[in-house]
Amino acid sequence: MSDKNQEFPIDQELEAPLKKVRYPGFDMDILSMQLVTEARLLEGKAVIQLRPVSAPPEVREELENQIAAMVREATGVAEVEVHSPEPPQPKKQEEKGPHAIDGVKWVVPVASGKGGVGKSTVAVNLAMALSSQGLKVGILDLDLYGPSVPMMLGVTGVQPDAVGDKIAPIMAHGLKAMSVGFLIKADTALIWRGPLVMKAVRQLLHEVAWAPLDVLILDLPPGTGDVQISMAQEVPITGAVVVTTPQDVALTDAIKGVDMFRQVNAPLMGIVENMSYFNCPDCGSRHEIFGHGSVKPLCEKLGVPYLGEIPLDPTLRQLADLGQPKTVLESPAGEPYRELAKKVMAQLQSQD
Ligand SMILES: Nc1ncnc2c1ncn2[C@@H]1O[C@H](COP(=O)(O)OP(=O)(O)OP(=O)(O)O)[C@@H](O)[C@H]1O
Repeated sequence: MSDKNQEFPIDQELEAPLKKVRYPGFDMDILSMQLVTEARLLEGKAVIQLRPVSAPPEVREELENQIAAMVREATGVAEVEVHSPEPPQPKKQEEKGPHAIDGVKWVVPVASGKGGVGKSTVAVNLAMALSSQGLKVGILDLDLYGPSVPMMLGVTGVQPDAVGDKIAPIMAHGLKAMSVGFLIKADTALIWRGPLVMKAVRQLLHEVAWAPLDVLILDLPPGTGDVQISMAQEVPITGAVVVTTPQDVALTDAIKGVDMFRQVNAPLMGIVENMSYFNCPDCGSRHEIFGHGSVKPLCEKLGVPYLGEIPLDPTLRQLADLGQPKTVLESPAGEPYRELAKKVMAQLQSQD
């Protein structure tokens, strides 16, 4: 048995083939995702146990087939048993598997296939706009690798207190906020290994005193990786918002993002086109820098709601850097976010 996997017993001969298997729709292999909880070779038979993950039956089957094929090819064993259990029903408060966060009604992740497309900006301004409509809103920065929510909310250098056995979120502009950025020193580069990612995601979701909240917005890291799968394992998702720019390359990544949510059975609220166009304040003309308007047809093709467009607006960047989301919301630059919030709110309320 490998020393590296003391938490999850995995026979050494099975490590290499399991490392080759990627979860459908994700960039990572199932070992790095900590999806395999046990893998044994016993008397000519391989038995692989997976963690419960919410997934459509066809994805579960595809994963089981991939694992069996890789293990057979690498070890020559004829019999491979793969156990991939269904997660428990979300309403039951279980220790493992997705379960609702105490006192939180809706969970809305904001995701992007690619970095730098404005996902955190959308997450923060959407949270502000929903809060201005009277909802109790929280924002959780799950971008463990580059937390930017503290800066965007203008609350860097603060440290959360404890309340009972939970961490108290930081109050900022009427939002309850939590970020790894509050828990580690600025400029500390953290290297997140698989098990730590899962633990951090679980703690940030379930061990923060969020209640009572109508909606918790999650700012995810870009791409499809371990934070995303950990989130899907820990909490039932109400509906995800995918942010993209209209460029071809960003669109390809957005499709991957949409696919990822489908693979973990998470509903999608739709796609937002960010940095859609630029209204030049000097010449008054409109510039479509990244080729405006390609997201709407993409949504139609994918059968996903189109959530609107947000122009490239330099005041947005300046105010985000200064941590002044309230000023954004109350200015003309806040209009697209107010519109987005209306669409998101309509979808949330339709779930009641
Ligand atoms: N519509 C916009 N107009 C002008 N600037 C914008 C707009 N949206 C985002 N920005 C700016 O673009 C930069 C990247 O935005 P943001 O950090 O939100 O992206 P991201 O997708 O979360 O990036 P990453 O996840 O890679 O950190 C920031 O400086 C932000 O202020």
